[in-house]
Amino acid sequence: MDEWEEEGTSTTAPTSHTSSEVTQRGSWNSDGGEFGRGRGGRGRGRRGGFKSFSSGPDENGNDGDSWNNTGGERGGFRGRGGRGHGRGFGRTDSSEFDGDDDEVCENGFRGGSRGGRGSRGGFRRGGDQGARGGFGGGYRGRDEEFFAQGEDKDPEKKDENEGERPRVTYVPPSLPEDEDSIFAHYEKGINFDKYDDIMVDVSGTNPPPAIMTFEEAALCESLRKNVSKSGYVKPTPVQKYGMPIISAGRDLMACAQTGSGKTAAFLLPILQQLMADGVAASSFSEVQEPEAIIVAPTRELINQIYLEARKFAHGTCVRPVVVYGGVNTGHQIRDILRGCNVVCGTPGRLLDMIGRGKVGLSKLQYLVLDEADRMLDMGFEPDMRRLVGSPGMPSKENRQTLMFSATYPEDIQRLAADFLKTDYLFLAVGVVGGACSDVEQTFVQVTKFSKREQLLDFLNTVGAERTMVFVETKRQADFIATYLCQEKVLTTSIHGDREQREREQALADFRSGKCPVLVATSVAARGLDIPDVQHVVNFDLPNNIDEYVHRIGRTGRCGNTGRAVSFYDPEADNQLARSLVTILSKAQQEVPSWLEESAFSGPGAGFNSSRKGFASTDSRKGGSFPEKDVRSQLAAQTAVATADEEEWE
Ligand SMILES: Nc1ncnc2c1ncn2[C@@H]1O[C@H](COP(=O)(O)OP(=O)(O)OP(=O)(O)O)[C@@H](O)[C@H]1O
Repeated sequence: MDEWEEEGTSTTAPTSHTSSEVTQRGSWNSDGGEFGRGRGGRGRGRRGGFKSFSSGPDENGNDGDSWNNTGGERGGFRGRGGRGHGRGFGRTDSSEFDGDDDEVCENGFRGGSRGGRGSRGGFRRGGDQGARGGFGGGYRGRDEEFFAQGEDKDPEKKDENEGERPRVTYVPPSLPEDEDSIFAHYEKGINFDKYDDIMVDVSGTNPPPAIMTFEEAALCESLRKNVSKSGYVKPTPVQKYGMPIISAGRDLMACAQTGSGKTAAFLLPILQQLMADGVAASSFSEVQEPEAIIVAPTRELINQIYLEARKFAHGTCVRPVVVYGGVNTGHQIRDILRGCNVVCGTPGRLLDMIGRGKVGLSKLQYLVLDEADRMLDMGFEPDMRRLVGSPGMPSKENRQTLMFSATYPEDIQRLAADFLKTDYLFLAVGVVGGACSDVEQTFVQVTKFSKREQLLDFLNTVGAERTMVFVETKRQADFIATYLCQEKVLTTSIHGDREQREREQALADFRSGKCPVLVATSVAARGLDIPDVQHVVNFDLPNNIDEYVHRIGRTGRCGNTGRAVSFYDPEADNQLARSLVTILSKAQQEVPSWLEESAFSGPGAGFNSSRKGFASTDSRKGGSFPEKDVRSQLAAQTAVATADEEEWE
């Protein structure tokens, strides 16, 4: 057995929320109200409650992934107390991101000694599973969260990297191989052609001309067929401009609104080049040397990117592979060793694979940072520096570095320049950091005590339409999901304290419509491309405007329209008011007068400590950078983050 081989894959059955019977909900708010659309009574599932589930092993030897939908009333939220290892405060708002959850753990200060919330107890319905603990732990970051304290007695969580850490045994189910599944896609929406009206700005020297059609991209036959099978007829602006830039060998920082096709904008030219070069994955080497590495901040997002890469590479010799935390390392190593040309990874697990000598960097041509601003903020920047400083990594002059996001605060742009060649091109499709114009944004003034009822009213109104509900903390996610289940709303949840199998199951249930409501923390804010998400609800507004832009971008994708409803609690959200007004105005949407007042009146109104500065365009155009050095700015932000934590304590 190799040093990374792990024995056994047995796991204990995790707990989750789900529901079983479907029943008609009463019609609510048919007279209008805040959300009234006269559509009450659309029917929603009835069962809810949390239950255990267990079943026989699946084909990968995992047990318990099929959800035993019995006894909806058993309820009882297991809580997740006692899990923590004192994960510390090394990141501002990244506890929901996946750089290191169970991966390398050099970030931040492990073994944080805070905690202190353990006695708050959990939300229980007195069910038979409630006894496990409620919510232990203390708040550990600006966005998030409590971290559980105390012991972790669960042997399944022994990690392969650290003696005392949980071992990860989860192996995701095998992917379907049939073309219908591989190329499944949703239809582009009525506003797809309006993408052409968005202003595009390319800055930097000698940009290559844009292409207008996929034919002009001169894709090789297999790739062209795969693009067509994916339902792509015409490139989106970020593809029209981005693809030739990448094909010309230029470094790129690209900004385009959520849901406008950034993934294909980087995948297609990379795959085209690899196919043209005739690369082929070989399983004969103990160290695999990929030509491209793609990193993204969350496991679900990197998996989605991998699926896109796999789709476009289908039937060719180019082999993409994915590595991310929460999955058995041995399983992923075996997959890598089957040969890989494109490695998609979350930073921690990727660095782990490089550290173990399974992934070598000497042939690397492309390094892609998706959600680049997130990958370079305080949370992931050290990992990114470690990645580019890894042995064998070609210098920035000798690789092509590509960055994509819908948001680029100025300070991050400045930092990004460290990773890019000096003559990189900056591509801005529309307003840098702007919200997707296909999302109708509305705001409802609430008090923190009225939010739950408002949410329930809203969900009753929209019936079975797929809705993502964003909350600020993992604890809140559990609490709201439990509440909705008790109210017979078919709900599932995703957050960083759920097991990976639970996270994937939750997404699958949401995607399939089995659970039309997904309660999520920031872990699901970026990148996820889920069909038919009609509504995003900001139950808690985020403390950062970029996060708001990404969250509401889970709807209104690919030319489809969507709606975002945000609960605005003047007591808590005032610091965001000014940024919200800016976002709304730039998206040409109505600004409620009360929001405007809130933004521009009152002591300290609109002051937004966490906003890192709107970049109206390529920061190299100058003028708007703060005077001080980026590093001291980041240090100042750290201080703000720390202060935030302390307030929460
Ligand atoms: N040219 C195209 N024609 C039709 N559909 C497309 C095209 N380009 C992308 N899509 C589809 O549009 C959807 C959104 O694309 P993608 O996820 O790449 O958006 P994004 O810009 O990366 O969004 P985000 O900022 O949220 O990460 C996907 O389902 C994708 O398959």
